[in-house]
Amino acid sequence: STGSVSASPESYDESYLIPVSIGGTTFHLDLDTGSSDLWVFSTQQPASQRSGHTAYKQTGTKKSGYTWNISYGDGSGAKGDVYVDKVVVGGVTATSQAVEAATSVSSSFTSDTDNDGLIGAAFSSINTVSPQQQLTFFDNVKNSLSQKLFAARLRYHTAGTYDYGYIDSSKYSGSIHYVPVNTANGFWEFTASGVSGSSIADTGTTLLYIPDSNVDAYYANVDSASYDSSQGGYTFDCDESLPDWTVTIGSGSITVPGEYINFAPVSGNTCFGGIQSSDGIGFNIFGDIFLKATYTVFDQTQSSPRLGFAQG
Ligand SMILES: O=C([C@@H]1CCCNC1)N1CCCCC1
Repeated sequence: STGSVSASPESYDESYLIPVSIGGTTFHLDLDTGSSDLWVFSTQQPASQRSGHTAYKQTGTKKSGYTWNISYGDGSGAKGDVYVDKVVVGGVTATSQAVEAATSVSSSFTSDTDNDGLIGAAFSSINTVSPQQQLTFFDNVKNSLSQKLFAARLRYHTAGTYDYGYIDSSKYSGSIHYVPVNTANGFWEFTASGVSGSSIADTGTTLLYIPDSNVDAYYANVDSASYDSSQGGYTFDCDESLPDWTVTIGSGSITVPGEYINFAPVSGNTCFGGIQSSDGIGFNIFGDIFLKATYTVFDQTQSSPRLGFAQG
């Protein structure tokens, strides 16, 4: 089988949401290649905590005694219990998917009423369900796909797609360049030339986080830029045009247009940069600011997983 689903950006491309059918109800979820739990708001939460969200009514079969509890690097989190239900994404069906129903979520999830939960697409080795880890949606369907891969085409300030089981050559230019993936930490982890340390491809992270030295070198070419500790990153005058940022990954190079690196206004005519420091995170994170310049293939067609990058 193959399928394709729209990925619609929230304001300022903060995140990209896809429609997912669970037990016949449509939820709008953040497809997150940086985590591995499929969780949704549920009627088990206090009504005040789920106001404005589509909530799961536990239509599936309960996995008695199973729980989950996830904490994200941005300090947000959620927890709950587990059901098995039918999940459909872009016409691709998992007949028995572990659906993690929330009993509690942190305030940043409650306040984002566009988002009804996450569908993780990192490796199942970091799924948080206890006492038995559960498989991601991709792991459940990959054997039924024409090709064991999915591909992200996120776009700047407009809807993109996730393709399942096939590569859409109309969505990129040039060729796709592949690099090996280290799965030891459960992420789509790779090495980018000229960017020290390990990097992960994370559709669930908004910005592009790279080492201080690379960040300082980039903003040295932005006259109005400075590090603003009160904002927690580099800011600049919203009217200043920004340089492109180019990186070599394997045998290919990807250019992020400067326009994409103006993330959002933070106060008056001051804007927050889309490139920020990864120091202290433990990885570089190639999030949406980078991914929206690419067609990225999350590929398990071979004995070892690999990532493919092409210019979008
Ligand atoms: O929790 C996260 C992100 C948060 C945003 C959504 N994606 C997962 N991390 C990033 C990757 C390294 C570990 C921490």
